[in-house]
Amino acid sequence: MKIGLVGYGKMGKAIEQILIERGHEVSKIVNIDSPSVLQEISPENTDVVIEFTAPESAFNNISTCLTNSVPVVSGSTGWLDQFPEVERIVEENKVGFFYASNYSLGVNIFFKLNEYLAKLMKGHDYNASIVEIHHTQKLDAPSGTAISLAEGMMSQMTEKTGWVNEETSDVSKIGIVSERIENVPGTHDVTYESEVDTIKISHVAHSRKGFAMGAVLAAEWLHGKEGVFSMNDLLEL
Ligand SMILES: NC(=O)C1=CN([C@@H]2O[C@H](COP(=O)(O)OP(=O)(O)OC[C@H]3O[C@@H](n4cnc5c(N)ncnc54)[C@H](OP(=O)(O)O)[C@@H]3O)[C@@H](O)[C@H]2O)C=CC1
Ligand SMILES: O=C(O)C1=N[C@H](C(=O)O)C[C@H](O)C1
Repeated sequence: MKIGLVGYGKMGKAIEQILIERGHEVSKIVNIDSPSVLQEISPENTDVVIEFTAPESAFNNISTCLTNSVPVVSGSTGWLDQFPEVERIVEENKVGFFYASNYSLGVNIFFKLNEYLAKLMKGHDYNASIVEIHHTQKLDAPSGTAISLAEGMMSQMTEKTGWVNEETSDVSKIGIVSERIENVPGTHDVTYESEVDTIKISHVAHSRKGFAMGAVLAAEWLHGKEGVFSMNDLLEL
């Protein structure tokens, strides 16, 4: 397939390596210093765009490609307040859009484990919290994955009415603590704490390879489809 890369940082480069290994052609590369290339991307030269940039640029990148009828796989975090507008653009242009806060298979298994554990914990007297640890260049907090974990917990535990990006003793809220440490690709812990014990589940990414592979699989899967899709559509978990 002919795949365009929008964002050529840590993820863009990891994705390029997987694309080459899997025999794809990188049709266009758009980075912050070459924004005009974005307008050159069209269905004639590109089958699918993979977009990993930054919270403030993701929506413009995604909407530009979709409006030009080019399907998009996006992994950028920190922009999801604009997701409904993307859904509208997808509908209007009859094009494909794939989004995941985390593309790794392991994290998507972890999401299911998290929901199952939350279902068991419903109604019991435990304080629920999340710790996410990432590299110091990360622009957004909390991580998109931590927000997805909190949403998964809230979907099972009606007593949890929201999350806050700090430690909290308010048992109706999930406290998400964000730590930034040099070179950490992504660690997420979900903890339930009572006076008598602690239950904890963790996912530790060893590199960016799992995220990159998932994004490439999503691009291969999205080709030729119309609508808004997520990892639940791609993976049979
Ligand atoms: N869903 C998932 O599985 C994962 C998601 N992510 C998310 O992906 C995003 C990118 O992560 P990462 O690659 O580590 O970040 P990097 O900062 O390493 O890379 C982002 C790249 O995008 C470039 N960029 C910024 N604005 C624009 C723009 N308007 N047009 C084109 N390029 C632009 C940056 O340029 P410059 O450096 O010059 O600013 C940089 O090269 C983040 O939001 C992160 O949270 C990351 C890993 C996995
Ligand atoms: O910025 C990162 O690096 C990552 N971002 C995603 C997130 O915000 O959850 C996914 C992964 O944790 C790495």
